[in-house]
Amino acid sequence: MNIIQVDRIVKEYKTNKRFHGRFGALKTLFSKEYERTKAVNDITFTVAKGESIGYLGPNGAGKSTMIKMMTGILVPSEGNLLVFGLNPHKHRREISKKIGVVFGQRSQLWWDLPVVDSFELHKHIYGISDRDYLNRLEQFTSMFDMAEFLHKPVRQLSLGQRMKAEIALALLHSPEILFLDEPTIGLDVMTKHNIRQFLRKVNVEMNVTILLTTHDLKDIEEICNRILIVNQGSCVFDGTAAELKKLHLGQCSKKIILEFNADPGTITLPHATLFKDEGIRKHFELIPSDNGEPVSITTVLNNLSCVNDIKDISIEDVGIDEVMRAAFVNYSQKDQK
Ligand SMILES: Nc1ncnc2c1ncn2[C@@H]1O[C@H](COP(=O)(O)OP(=O)(O)OP(=O)(O)O)[C@@H](O)[C@H]1O
Repeated sequence: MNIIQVDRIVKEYKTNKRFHGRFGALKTLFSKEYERTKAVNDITFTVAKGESIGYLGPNGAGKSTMIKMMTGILVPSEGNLLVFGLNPHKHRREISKKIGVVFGQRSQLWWDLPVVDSFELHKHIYGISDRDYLNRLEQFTSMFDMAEFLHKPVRQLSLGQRMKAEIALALLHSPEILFLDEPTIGLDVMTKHNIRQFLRKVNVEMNVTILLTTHDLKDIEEICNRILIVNQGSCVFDGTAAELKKLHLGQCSKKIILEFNADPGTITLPHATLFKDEGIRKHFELIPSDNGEPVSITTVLNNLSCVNDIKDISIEDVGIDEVMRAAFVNYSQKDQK
């Protein structure tokens, strides 16, 4: 069952034209000239209950704008957008009971109050029963190790503690969809890991549909089972990480990193392409053989005898970072044509 339907959505921002130079500020203030930015351009997709979707794209691709439209904060300029069959802007009140929203760069907690006071306020606004509230508070406190900061004012929390509290708050009323805009931005490795594990549980065990934007591809690997990529406002990919990998890197699934004592200059390796050259460290991706099958590592290692002065060799799986890099290169090349 589709709980979100995004059909040919366009969002255009209209801003006052800015003038520079002498009296530029005054001219900007009184001018009636406008500039238009198409942040979202003809995007269509649906989301089914229980999915966990990574909404990706370069800076300025229109990700936050899309989240703001789906949560009813912004109104689309064109197209049809339904969340639980309702227009999210017109029915913000009904929709807000079924969704939770976390903006990595903006807080929904009361800055000067202890965390638990924001939770209490949320309980009253959303009409959560005492029993449900206490159960969920206990569950999130233990899952997120929140006991040590539950009674501290929000302004005294670390970024990681605040983000945990933000996510717990967004889930207190037991929403069916959780929207997260860059939830792991600026967090340390352990906190990121903790938050990803928590979100995975929320998706799998609590059956909460997740749609998140991120620039950290580990979030995608650990939380999401579907990827949507937007570029310059348009959707350019909708599928799984494995499909994205196949589309942009073929069957290739391994990379070889050769480390040298001194930079050997340009080197070629049979059955592999150089994708990153750091001088003394060269990164290769394996090219599939003619029948499309991946070349065996042994074949590649046998060919290394033609390369001298190797200090170290490592063989790694191609990660989502390489896949995305290849995808973005391909999409930007298509744009230039
Ligand atoms: N309130 C606004 N008024 C005018 N233009 C805006 C406004 N908000 C966003 N934009 C523009 O719309 C485009 C898309 O912005 P948006 O914030 O949705 O992108 P994003 O993909 O979330 O970017 P990032 O990854 O940097 O957060 C950008 O060109 C941005 O400058």
